[in-house]
Formats: sequence, structure tokens, C-alpha cells
Amino acid sequence: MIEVMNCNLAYVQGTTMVKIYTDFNLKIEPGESLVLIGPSGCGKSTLLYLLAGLLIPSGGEIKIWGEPLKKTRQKTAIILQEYGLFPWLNVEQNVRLGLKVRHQPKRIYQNIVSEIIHKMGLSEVRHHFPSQLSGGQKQRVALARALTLKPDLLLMDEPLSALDALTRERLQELLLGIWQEEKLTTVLVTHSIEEAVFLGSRILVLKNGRPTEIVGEILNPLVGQKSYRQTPEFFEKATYIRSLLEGGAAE
Ligand SMILES: Nc1ncnc2c1ncn2[C@@H]1O[C@H](COP(=O)(O)OP(=O)(O)OP(=O)(O)O)[C@@H](O)[C@H]1O
Repeated sequence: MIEVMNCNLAYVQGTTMVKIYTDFNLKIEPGESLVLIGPSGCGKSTLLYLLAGLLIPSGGEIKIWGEPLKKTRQKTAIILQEYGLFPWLNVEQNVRLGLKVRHQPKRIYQNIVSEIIHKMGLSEVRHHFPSQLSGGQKQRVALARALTLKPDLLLMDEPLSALDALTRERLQELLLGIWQEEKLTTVLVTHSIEEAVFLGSRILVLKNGRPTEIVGEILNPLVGQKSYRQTPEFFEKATYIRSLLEGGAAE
């Protein structure tokens, strides 16, 4: 289990300390697909960075699978909105970068890289550079790079927000497939209610207060069912989340 226990985090803004999280608690079960949704500035990215070990809480503790989190860990992958690709490397070089950085032997990483490039539908563009790719392809490269590391925790900060509607839906389906196949534990930040209901086995609605609060926790047991998007249950969950966001947003 992942445990965020009584965590505090504040940012210095000008001459004041702004408390983003105070005594914040959260548990994430293995294999969950947790979605964080809430108004801009409520602290979603901050929570993701805490889970990644990129920020360390000033009080409290985070444990990942029982281990106290003191810094970034190899098995946690994070995907950001800007894709994080190196423009001077082609698709294949970008995908294998993580493995190279972690000093894996070439014969091992070449097989992993080829398999994942194929799975992500990138074989035809494996020698292309990021500037020659569409937004959806760039995001698939970023996802491929994260998956080469065989993460046990995948954190994603609005990974699909820059994509057109249809590409976004296709990538949502790809993400859902990966989550189901690999039984990965994922935490996804999004501003899209639809995306939250389509991808989250549990959805946390955060409120833009100081400190941040969870105003709703929605279990979504039908996630991943065929044609879920078209069902009344999907619509009901989305309407409920919208009502929480409208009531909970202090903007
Ligand atoms: N490095 C920083 N220094 C000072 N304040 C910060 C820093 N990073 C974030 N903040 C502030 O902390 C608050 C929470 O930021 P965070 O990025 O976590 O929100 P968010 O919910 O992810 O927002 P968005 O949806 O717009 O990405 C915001 O008010 C932001 O301005």
C-alpha cells in the first residue's frame, strides 16, 4: 500500500508561507487507478510530486509499499504534460533513455525498447525526431519511456491535456489497457471530468482551500467495462463529480 500520513507541505510565496497540505492523509491500494481532479491551484501536482519523492513533506511521512520515501525511486515513473522528450534524440533513443541512464546492459534494453515501441504503435516512426511527431505520438513516446522501466507506480500530470478530442480518447483507451494488463498502480491528475470517470477506479475531488481538502471520494467499480462511456452510470458519476467541483471550488 502507498500511505501519505499526516503530511505537511507549504510553499514560500513572497514573504508568506502558503500551506498547501496540513495533516494530509491518503492511502492507495496496489493496482488502483487513482484520479485527482480539482480546480487549478488546489495542489494536485504538488501531491504527485510528493508521491514521486520530488518534494519532501516538512512533517509526516510517505510510505511506498511499506518503505519510507526519502527521495525519488527507480520504480516510480512520472509523465508530465510537456512530454519531456529530448528534441535531438529520435523516438527509439528517447524511449531507451531511462534504461541507459539506469545503466542496464544494451542486450537487455534493446529487446525491451523494441517490444514497447511496437506495443505503443510507434514502429513506423522509431527513427523520427520529436519535431516530426504529432502530440499523440509524443505522448506515446513519453509513455513508452516510462514503461520501459517496468514501474510499480506510474504518476501522470495531465498527460493528455494538449491533445485533440479523438486522439485523447484513443490514448485514454491505451492507458486503460495498460492499467488493466499490467495491473499497474497509477495516479493521474486531470481537469477533465470525463477522463476521470473513464480512467479512475477511484476519484478524489480536491478543493482549492488552504490547506487543500478532499471534498469527495468516488469509487468507480465499472471502470474498464466495455462501452462504459455510453452508460447511464458513467453519466451519473460525471454529474456527481461536476456538482462537487461546482460546490467545492473556491474560485
Ligand atoms: N514552487 C512553488 N513555489 C511557490 N508556490 C508554488 C510552487 N509550486 C506551486 N505553488 C503554488 O501552490 C499551489 C498548488 O499548486 P499545484 O501546481 O500543486 O496546483 P494544481 O492543482 O496542480 O494546479 P493546476 O491544475 O493549475 O496545474 C498553487 O497556488 C501554486 O501557485
